[in-house]
Amino acid sequence: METIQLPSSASKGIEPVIMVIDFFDGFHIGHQHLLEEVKSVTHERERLAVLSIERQSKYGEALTSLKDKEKLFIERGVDRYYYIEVDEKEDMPLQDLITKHLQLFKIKQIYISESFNPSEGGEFSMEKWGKRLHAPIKALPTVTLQGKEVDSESIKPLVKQGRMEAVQAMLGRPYEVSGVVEKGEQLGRKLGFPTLNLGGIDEYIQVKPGVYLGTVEISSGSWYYTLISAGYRPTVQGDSYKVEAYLLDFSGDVYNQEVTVKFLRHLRDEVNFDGMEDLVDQMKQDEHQARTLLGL
Ligand SMILES: Cc1cc2nc3c(=O)[nH]c(=O)nc-3n(C[C@H](O)[C@H](O)[C@H](O)COP(=O)(O)O)c2cc1C
Ligand SMILES: Nc1ncnc2c1ncn2[C@@H]1O[C@H](COP(=O)(O)OP(=O)(O)O)[C@@H](O)[C@H]1O
Repeated sequence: METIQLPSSASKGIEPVIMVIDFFDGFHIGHQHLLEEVKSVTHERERLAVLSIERQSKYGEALTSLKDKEKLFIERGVDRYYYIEVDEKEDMPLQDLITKHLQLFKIKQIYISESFNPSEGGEFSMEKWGKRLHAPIKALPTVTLQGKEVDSESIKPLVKQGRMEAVQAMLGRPYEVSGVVEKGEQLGRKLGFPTLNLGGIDEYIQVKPGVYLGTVEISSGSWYYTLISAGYRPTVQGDSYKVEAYLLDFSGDVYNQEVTVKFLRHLRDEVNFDGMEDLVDQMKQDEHQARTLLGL
């Protein structure tokens, strides 16, 4: 799969494509269903492309990073991942912006979700837009869970509330963040709980501060159960939001490695303990609870 930021000269003169347009934030079960439906009617000789609108103003609000989307699109057999970055300084309406970028393409068919409105709430005629783009547009029905439409904006508050089971139901997979392991104050090992610190995760929405049960992929295909601490670490006068992971039954140096942390379940809220002894006692209880839940 090729990833191409628009505008790009690579977009000129390519063969006819089937194009799916969306924000694709979270790549939830609605997005997955949309791509599956489109794939099922796409011939082998046709190129399947997605055009994803990346809202730069939403930094710290993303469910999935650009890299995550790349991985997920590859898994779904997408041939090209085009994206447009839109920030708060952009004053061109979204519909015009997309039209401007797509005018260079030979598009056979465009697919969107019924809930996708490029006029951002304003009046939107699919037929008129299709004429401007010289391509037919088809809107496919949205996916529902408990009768409610699944969309990124309803997943985000659940992440902020630590409701990881509900998040997982809507994403069709656990919520995950990927980053690079950074050096911290090296206190964890002294407490008997070394924790890898995830760096480069500012783009993601912050999960509710607390302790979670999860998994970590250390290297391709090698997974560990983990206790995740997400939050401000008030007991040690932490100054910023961090995501750290204490891996069960693991030892080794993973500094500077890229790792993916998956959140399975919220175990408890973050506590401001009076001292390190109370913190360590609680971490031991957290580990015991995790092992009991996992049958380890
Ligand atoms: C299972 C677990 C639970 C934790 N719970 C809390 C907590 O409730 N409050 C808190 O301030 N820090 C908590 N922490 C974060 C620790 O304070 C932090 O891991 C420790 O200070 C080591 O930091 P370092 O890895 O940067 O050296 C927790 C960490 C783990 C692994
Ligand atoms: N079970 C484990 N879980 C997490 N990290 C571990 C584990 N065993 C060894 N490590 C290593 O130790 C580091 C964390 O130790 P820690 O004392 O908390 O230092 P830091 O403050 O730099 O994160 C990790 O980055 C990793 O390289």
